Amino acid sequence: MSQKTPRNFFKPLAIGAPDPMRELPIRLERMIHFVPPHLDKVRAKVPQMATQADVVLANLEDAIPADAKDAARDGAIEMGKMVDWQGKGTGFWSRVNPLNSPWFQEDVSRLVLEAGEQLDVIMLPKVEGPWDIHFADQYVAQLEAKAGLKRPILFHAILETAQGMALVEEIALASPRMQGISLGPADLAADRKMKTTRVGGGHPYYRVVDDPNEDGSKRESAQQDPWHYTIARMVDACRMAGINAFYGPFGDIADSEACEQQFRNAFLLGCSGTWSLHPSQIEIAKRVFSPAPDEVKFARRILEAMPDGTGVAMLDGKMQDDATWKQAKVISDLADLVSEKDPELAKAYAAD
Ligand SMILES: CC(=O)SCCNC(=O)CCNC(=O)[C@H](O)C(C)(C)COP(=O)(O)OP(=O)(O)OC[C@H]1O[C@@H](n2cnc3c(N)ncnc32)[C@H](O)[C@@H]1OP(=O)(O)O
Ligand SMILES: CC(=O)C(=O)O
Ligand SMILES: [Mg+2]
Repeated sequence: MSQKTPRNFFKPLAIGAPDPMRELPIRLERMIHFVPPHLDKVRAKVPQMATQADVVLANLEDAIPADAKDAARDGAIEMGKMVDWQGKGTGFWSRVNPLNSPWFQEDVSRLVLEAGEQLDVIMLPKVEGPWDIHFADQYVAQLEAKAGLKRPILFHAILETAQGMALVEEIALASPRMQGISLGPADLAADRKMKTTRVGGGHPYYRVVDDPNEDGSKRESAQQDPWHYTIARMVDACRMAGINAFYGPFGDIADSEACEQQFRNAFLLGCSGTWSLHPSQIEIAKRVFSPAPDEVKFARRILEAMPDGTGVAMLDGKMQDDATWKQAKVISDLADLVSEKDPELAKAYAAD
C-alpha cells in the first residue's frame, strides 16, 4: 500500500504541530500578487497592495537574483509584519526556492519560525511528484511544532515540469496541506521543449487554418490556445482533490487584452484565480475572476426557479434542471464571496 490510511492522513506529522485542516478555508483568491521583497521601494507599497489584491506573495524564487536571495528572505519576513493580514482578510503567501536549491531550507525555516503566524500558504515551485510534497510536509510540521503555531500552513504547488504534469493528480492528493496548484507556463514550456520564449498566452505560429477555398482566395486562420489541455487537466486534478486551480503568470505586461482573454479562459474552465506580476494586472484579474453581474442575475433566477434544486424549469427559452442549478450555485456562491469584499460589485449583483 503506497497511501496513508484515512486516519493517519489527517494526523500532524510532528509532535506539537497543529492538526491538518479537513476543509480549506473559504477565501476569495482572484489574484496572487507577486512582490519582489528585496526591493525597498516595492516592499514599501505592500500595505497599499494588501488593500488591492486578494493575496500578496513574497517571491523568493525565479526573478530574484542569486545575490539578492538573502535580502529577499529578510524582506519577506518584514512583509509578514507590515500588515495585519488576517484582520484585513488578505492572504499572505511566499514562493520559496525549489527543494534542490541551496536556498530552500533557509527560506522555509525562516519563514515558518519568524513569520509563521502570518503566513497562509507556501508556494512550492517545480514540484515533480508527491514525494516533494511529502518532504516539505514533514519539514514544515517540525518547524510549526518548534514555532508553537496553532494554525497549519498550507501548500500551493506550481505545475512546471513534464513529470509534475504527468503526476498532477498524485500531487493534488499528496497532503491535507494542499491548497491549490498553478500553471507555470514558462518553466513548463522549457521542460517540454516547446519552441517559445514567452510567459503564458498564445503564439502566432500555433493556429488552425481553414480548408482551401475553391476560388483560391486567402484561407482564414486563427491562433489556438496552447495551454488548453494543461489547464483543463490541472482543473480536473484540483477539483477531484477538493483544492483550487489557478492560471499563473502572463508575462506580456503591456498586452492587457491578451492577458484578460487568457485569464478569462482559465476562469471559465474552473480556475479560482491567477497571478498578477504588475499592479495593472490586479485590476484585470479582479474584473475577470469576479462573475459578471448579468451572469449572477441569471444564476440567481435559476436558483429561485427551482428552490430545492430539483425538477425542470424554462427560463428565456432555456431548459434548467438539477445540473444547471449546481452551475448557478457555483456562480451565486462566488458572487456572495466577492460581495463581502467589494461593495460596488455587491450593489451591481443586487441591482434589478
Ligand atoms: C515565470 C515566473 O516565475 S513569473 C513570477 C516571477 N516574476 C515576478 O515576480 C515579476 C514581478 N514584477 C516585477 O518585477 C515588475 O513588475 C516588472 C520587472 C515585470 C516590471 O517592472 P517595472 O518595469 O518597474 O514596471 P513599471 O515601470 O510599469 O512599474 C510601475 C510602478 O509599479 C511598481 N511595480 C511594478 N511591479 C510591481 C509589483 N509586482 N508590485 C508592486 N509594485 C510594482 C513599480 O515599482 C513602479 O512604481 P513607481 O511608479 O513608484 O516607480
Ligand atoms: C510560473 C512559473 O514559475 C513559470 O511559468 O515558470
Ligand atoms: Mg517557474
